[in-house]
Amino acid sequence: MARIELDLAHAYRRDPQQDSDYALLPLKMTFEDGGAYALLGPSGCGKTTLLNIMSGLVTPSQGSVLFDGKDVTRATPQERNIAQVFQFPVIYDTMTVAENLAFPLRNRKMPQEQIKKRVGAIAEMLEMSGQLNQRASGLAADAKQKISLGRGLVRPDVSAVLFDEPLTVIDPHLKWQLRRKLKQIHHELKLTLIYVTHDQVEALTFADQVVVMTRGRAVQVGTAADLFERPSHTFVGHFIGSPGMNFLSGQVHNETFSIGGAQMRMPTDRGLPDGTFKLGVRPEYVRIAAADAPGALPMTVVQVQDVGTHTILTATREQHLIKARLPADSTPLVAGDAVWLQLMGEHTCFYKNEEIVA
Ligand SMILES: Nc1ncnc2c1ncn2[C@@H]1O[C@H](COP(=O)(O)OP(=O)(O)OP(=O)(O)O)[C@@H](O)[C@H]1O
Repeated sequence: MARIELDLAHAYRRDPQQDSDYALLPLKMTFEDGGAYALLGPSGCGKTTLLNIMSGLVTPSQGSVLFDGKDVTRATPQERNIAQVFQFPVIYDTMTVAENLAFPLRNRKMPQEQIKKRVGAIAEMLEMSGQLNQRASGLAADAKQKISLGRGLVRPDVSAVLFDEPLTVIDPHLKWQLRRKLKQIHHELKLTLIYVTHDQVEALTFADQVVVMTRGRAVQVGTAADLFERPSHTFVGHFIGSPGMNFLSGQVHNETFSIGGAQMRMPTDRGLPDGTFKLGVRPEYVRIAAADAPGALPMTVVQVQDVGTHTILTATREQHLIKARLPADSTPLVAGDAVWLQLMGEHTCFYKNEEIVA
């Protein structure tokens, strides 16, 4: 296993002039030995580029990659001793499940007895013990992808195992099981695992640390709780959560936040200077308040959606829109009603130029 340090940028085009010419803007990041990480972000944000730079499939146009302090920027994937699992199964159809799993170990000349033991252990973890002697060609797509996962995990001596959206071909129910399995395997095998996905549930359930990316930038690295409670960038607030964080632009003056002619008393501990800021509050922390409550905003209800486990209330004030996640059947309100929503509290964050400031 290795500690991976990145200090780099990457542009696929020569002579990049502006930020949009870069697939990865300058970033500095460390993946600790034995950690479980996810790279999370929308399509095109640079996740696969970052993964391929770690594996050695892509050489960064600037900067370096260190494994345990050693510069491997120009080393091949084989030299880096990396295992990679792709979106679609990469297996040998003519071999059995056991032969497929054993292949990376045979290549490394592991003694036969140890191969048998390791293949048995991995098959058991992936619940494939009963299929070891079956030919891979006859298996369904998700079983084949499980073999791919197994081939990625089977070698105990790899620097890291990199997964690029590995559950794409797996059906939703099995996906949930496999995610939990991977987490369990991580605890048992103590491998450094780095997992690319655009699915927040997948990232947050699998990883101890999630790297959130947008437009070639890693905007926050944190635990699920960090990303939920204190998004360091408005993108993280929008992207994580369902629905995402509410944001309202307004004026701070004397610890009062003004928006569209209404004023809310701010929490006293924030110490923000006067100026324009964005308030950010998760729908989970918005509550219905009494009229004229100090940290509440008068709004008009647009929609009340009962989604079974909870109710989503949407309200507006001028062009501003707020969503509140309330207990199921907790409100008799309907569209057009006036409502005061409590937006200020200990969980409310403030942003300047999209970055958190308080
Ligand atoms: N081989 C390449 N040549 C030129 N541009 C590329 C190449 N690979 C990726 N890009 C561009 O680099 C940017 C980042 O792509 P990348 O595949 O890393 O993003 P991603 O977050 O993994 O997206 P997806 O989830 O769609 O795979 C995109 O603008 C993409 O078009």
